[in-house]
Amino acid sequence: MIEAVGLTKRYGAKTAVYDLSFQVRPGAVTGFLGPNGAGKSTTMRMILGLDQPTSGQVTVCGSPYRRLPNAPRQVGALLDAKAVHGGRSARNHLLSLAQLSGIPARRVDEVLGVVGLQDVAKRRSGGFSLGMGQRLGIAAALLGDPQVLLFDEPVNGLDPEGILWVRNLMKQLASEGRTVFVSSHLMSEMALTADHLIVIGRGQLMADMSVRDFIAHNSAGFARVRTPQGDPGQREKLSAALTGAGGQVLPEQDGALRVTGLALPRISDLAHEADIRLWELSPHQASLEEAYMRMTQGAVDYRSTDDQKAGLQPDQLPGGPVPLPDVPEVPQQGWYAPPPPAASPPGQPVSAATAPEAPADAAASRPPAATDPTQPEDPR
Ligand SMILES: Nc1ncnc2c1ncn2[C@@H]1O[C@H](COP(=O)(O)OP(=O)(O)OP(=O)(O)O)[C@@H](O)[C@H]1O
Repeated sequence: MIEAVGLTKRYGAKTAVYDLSFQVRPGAVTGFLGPNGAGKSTTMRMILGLDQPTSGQVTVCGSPYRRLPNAPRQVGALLDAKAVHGGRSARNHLLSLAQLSGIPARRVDEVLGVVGLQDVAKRRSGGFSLGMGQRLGIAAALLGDPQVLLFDEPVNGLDPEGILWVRNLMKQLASEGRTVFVSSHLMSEMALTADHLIVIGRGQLMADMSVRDFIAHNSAGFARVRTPQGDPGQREKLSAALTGAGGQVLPEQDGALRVTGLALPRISDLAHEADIRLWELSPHQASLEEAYMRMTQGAVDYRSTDDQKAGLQPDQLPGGPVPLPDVPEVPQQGWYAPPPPAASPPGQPVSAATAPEAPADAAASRPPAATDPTQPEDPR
């Protein structure tokens, strides 16, 4: 069990972690999520006694890490896979760690086998790929057969087979009754791996709940509805009818509307009553990734801006604009298959009266609409 109470860390004027309280329980994989700079690594370093809290405290198995008797046998961690003496072989690196903690040498060969590095055990770790380095870091974490394990971005650099292996390893460790605390940016991976989530933003707790509850609390189901492509008037008319009936309507990047607050049959009836043809009406549930993005969008420190390519656009270069090739119209073939919800984040409201508020900076981070090969018509 890991327990943080009022954990706060300041670096000069920067508050990296503020008043964080949570428990990480044994027998489950707990995912630790947050945007870049949210304070995940700082929190993990404080759990491991590598950083002193400015105030508050964090304990592992009831004691601060530094007061744990033979801590490496109780807690294993992968924080920075690159923090290895590159001139040493993988086996010698693990042997030196084992000797420091009174762990028998045969355990080194066991963990090398567990992480699949037995064939390269004698190679200098400085020549390892990112994925091999991650495996070596995981081997070091497993060395003392600890009850509590912390992994900071363990799948970073791993190939699909490696990601699957880490997923199964985390689950197995938890099923053995261990406490497994793992940070990741890969929401889809966390949805498959974690039982419980702790989400932080700008150093503060945003959610502490099961994955299932997280999705249910943060992502209402919604409908996607699409009117004929070449007739924006129909779309506006439908939007007004749905809003008038109490629905919330947001336009999506591909021209469809995202509707919440109305059941699908009601949307269909309203469209029929307004004499509007529909090309799509489909139910959706937001993914963990979308629920997470929705929750943390106000706590993101680093946002990209559109690349203006100043001075590089064809009409800014000598010779003038390059004409676009003609694209023939493609008639609709059967039923339109929508992209998954994650591919189409909510956009700006149709009008101020029809949609909930969007953060002022949301538009700045939105990429320009991509060409959708599934579009039935091309407006060009
Ligand atoms: N030693 C330090 N000195 C000053 N500021 C620091 C220090 N360590 C972290 N910070 C700042 O504290 C904040 C939290 O950083 P931290 O590395 O914990 O975030 P993170 O959630 O792990 O980010 P990422 O997902 O990018 O790894 C950041 O603004 C970071 O710049």
